[in-house]
Amino acid sequence: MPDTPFAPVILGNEPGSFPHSVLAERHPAIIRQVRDAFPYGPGQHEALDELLHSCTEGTVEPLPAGAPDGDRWLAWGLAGHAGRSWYDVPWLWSESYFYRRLLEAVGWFGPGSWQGIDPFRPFKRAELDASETDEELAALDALQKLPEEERARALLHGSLWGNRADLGFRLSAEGAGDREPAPALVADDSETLWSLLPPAGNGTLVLVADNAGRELVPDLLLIAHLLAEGRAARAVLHVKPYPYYVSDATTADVVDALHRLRTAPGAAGAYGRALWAAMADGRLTVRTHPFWCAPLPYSAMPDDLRAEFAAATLTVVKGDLNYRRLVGDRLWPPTTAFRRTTAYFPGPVAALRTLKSDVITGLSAATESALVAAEGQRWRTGGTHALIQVDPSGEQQGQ
Ligand SMILES: O=P(O)(O)OC[C@@]1(O)O[C@H](CO)[C@@H](O)[C@@H]1O
Repeated sequence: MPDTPFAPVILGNEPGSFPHSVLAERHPAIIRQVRDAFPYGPGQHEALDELLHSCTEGTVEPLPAGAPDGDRWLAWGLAGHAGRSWYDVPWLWSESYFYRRLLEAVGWFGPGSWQGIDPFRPFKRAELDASETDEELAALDALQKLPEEERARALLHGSLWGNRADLGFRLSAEGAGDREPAPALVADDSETLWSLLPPAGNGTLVLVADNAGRELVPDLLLIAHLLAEGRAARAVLHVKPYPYYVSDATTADVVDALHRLRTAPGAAGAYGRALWAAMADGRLTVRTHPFWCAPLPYSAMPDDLRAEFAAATLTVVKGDLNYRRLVGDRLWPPTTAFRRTTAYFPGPVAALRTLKSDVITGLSAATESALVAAEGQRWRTGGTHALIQVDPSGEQQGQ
């Protein structure tokens, strides 16, 4: 990520900034929570102590010799960052590497009996099993009486605001889950989004998921609706290859969410059964890719993903981190055109995101001034505002 004077890459080295607080406070809190949630042995405790020291006071260290993804991390910039403070390398890079090292500390990569044990699973499960999830699912019954367009809109907004369900965010934003969201979107290209997914279309929707539980459930409901109404003939759901940013969805989380839906009463159960059938006949596919946990912007995506997005009717990327990677993790002037930052993307792309970090593009000058007048800069990170932005054009000539 080379720096440009126009939009500097975000680092975590400015005390008082949001990125700094994530490195200095959120990461240690995550280590504490994971440590408390499992009966780990002395080797894991020692590795967690070492990680805590390294990420707060030490430097980025290389991966152990023989790490299965060692070459991949070298290609992703590890050699250039090793030996430097975690605060002085791009923030996106530090965060991704933190989750990679945390999984290693608890034995996720094996070999051994802790291989594949998700350290965030208790938190994700608790959310999926919460009574709030029952209430959200019960609300689907009333939706069935509405005309299709209204149902589609409600489910799109359910998926969008589901992005507030981010467990990592709640760790460092006290009371964030209870704060009322601001209803008006700071940018709303939903008409363009619907024009790309007309009823009786024959397209492929790709949805790049973000969080499990109370975000993934409404994502799945949206997919179920689009398939049932013929707005998409096929859907591909991309999830993370390993646990990441606390609540990011993996295939195991998709299975949990589908079980939860299928066994729910009323309309939710019907959606669940329809999704189950769509998995069986191939209209809904779950995929993953190592690049989803890469510390890089999407402009650096590999050719196989590029080809998949080029062939899709629409790719929807969910959440704050995906937004940062889509537009580049930079301090853009907020009125920078969204399409300017996504011109490299190989097909039509939409971002559904609640605002939980400093990165923002595509605001009108009037919207930016109104937000600043009301909240200073808090609107960028508070998780109470949301946007739907669409670039329908696909890769532009000369990019
Ligand atoms: O991608 P999500 O789940 O919407 O949000 C991820 C997040 O909580 O984590 C990052 C900071 O650690 C920020 O991008 C954001 O605050």
